[in-house]
Amino acid sequence: MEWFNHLDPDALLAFNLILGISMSVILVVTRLGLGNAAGRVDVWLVGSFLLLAARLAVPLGQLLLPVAWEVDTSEIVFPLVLAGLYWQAEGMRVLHRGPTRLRRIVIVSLTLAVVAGLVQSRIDERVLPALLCAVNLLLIRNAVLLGRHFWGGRLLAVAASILLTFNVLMVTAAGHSPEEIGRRALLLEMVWALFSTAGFLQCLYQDIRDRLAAAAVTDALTGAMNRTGLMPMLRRDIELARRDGDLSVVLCDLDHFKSINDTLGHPTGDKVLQRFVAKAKGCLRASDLLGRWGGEEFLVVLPKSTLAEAVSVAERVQQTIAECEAAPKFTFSAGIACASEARVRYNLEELLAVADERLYVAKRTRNTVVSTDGPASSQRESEQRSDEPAS
Ligand SMILES: Nc1nc2c(ncn2[C@@H]2O[C@H](COP(=O)(O)OP(=O)(O)OP(=O)(O)O)[C@@H](O)[C@H]2O)c(=O)[nH]1
Repeated sequence: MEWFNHLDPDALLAFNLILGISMSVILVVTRLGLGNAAGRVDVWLVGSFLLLAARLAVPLGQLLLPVAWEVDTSEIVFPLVLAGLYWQAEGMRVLHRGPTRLRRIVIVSLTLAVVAGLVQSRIDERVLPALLCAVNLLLIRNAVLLGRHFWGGRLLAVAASILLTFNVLMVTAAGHSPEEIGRRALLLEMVWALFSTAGFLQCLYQDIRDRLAAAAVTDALTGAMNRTGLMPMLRRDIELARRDGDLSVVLCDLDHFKSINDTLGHPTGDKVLQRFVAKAKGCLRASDLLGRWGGEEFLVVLPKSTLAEAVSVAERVQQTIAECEAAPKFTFSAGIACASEARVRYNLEELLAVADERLYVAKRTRNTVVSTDGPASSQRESEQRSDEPAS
């Protein structure tokens, strides 16, 4: 490490500043580009600015403050570093758990900074590194939690562990000159600025990508899959059914839905759609799929299910909805088709066409389930079979 002791401290400081400023600029540009999702970066960004302020405190103090004032700006470096690292630890939490209470972060970071300011070189020189170690542990914990989903989190955990190792050495090792410790701290800050920004941005981008991918296949109103999400899974399930088993689909259409909208308003109509999805999901197995086919139409995919089993699932959903006390009351009709039927023969288009045909028949009477062809094909005629709108 002989080379290390010969590094020019001013050059090291200049590199450190350039790196800190560059990383902050990258984060600000990223934030500006995020639009609505910008809140996910803000807590981390505050942390980065506090760390940047810590880097700038001494050189700016020397540059701007008159010598006669005799203000030692190095006194605020540790409080700023502590507060900055704490905000960054919380920034990781925001990324993995969503919005958090800002008031708590402000109070804790202020307390940390004030304590650091007070104990600085007055009580015991080991108190500050010990405080840093505590914040470091929080950084590592949150980075490990992020690391379960994103590799950037693992990078953050490694960088935070390097920081921790250095701080532990500061607590335990004696005999290092302040210059030597200062140089190591500068080098370490550069490592942290580089790897923590890279790790955080990787987590952020992957998180946004995952959310966009999920949103593209999810119906925003009901949380059920949309047609785009359902089709590839249905295709996969039909291929599986061709090899080892059966598969049925239930195409459901809410009855008199337009009149619910017209008489009770669109928000009530929306609630009915949400209630249908919640009730139907409660009647399905984990391997079954439920998707919004469009408007007030939903498709239920039942792997390893025969026509008879699909009929009983559809009737169970009808019964569950009928027993629900919440207003407004509503019903639905369903057309059912099975992949192994002679007319279908594991053909996706045929399967959907047959289910649609049977739904059309069911809609003649409403609140009905149809699973076979023929003129009088309704299996279960509803007690509430009127053409009256739901109320
Ligand atoms: N509230 C709400 N309404 C929707 C949504 N999507 C489609 N609709 C409405 O659903 C209604 C569907 O009307 P129709 O196709 O006539 O169906 P219906 O009134 O149920 O008639 P039947 O199917 O014959 O019983 C239309 O008025 C659409 O505006 C939605 O997301 N929310």
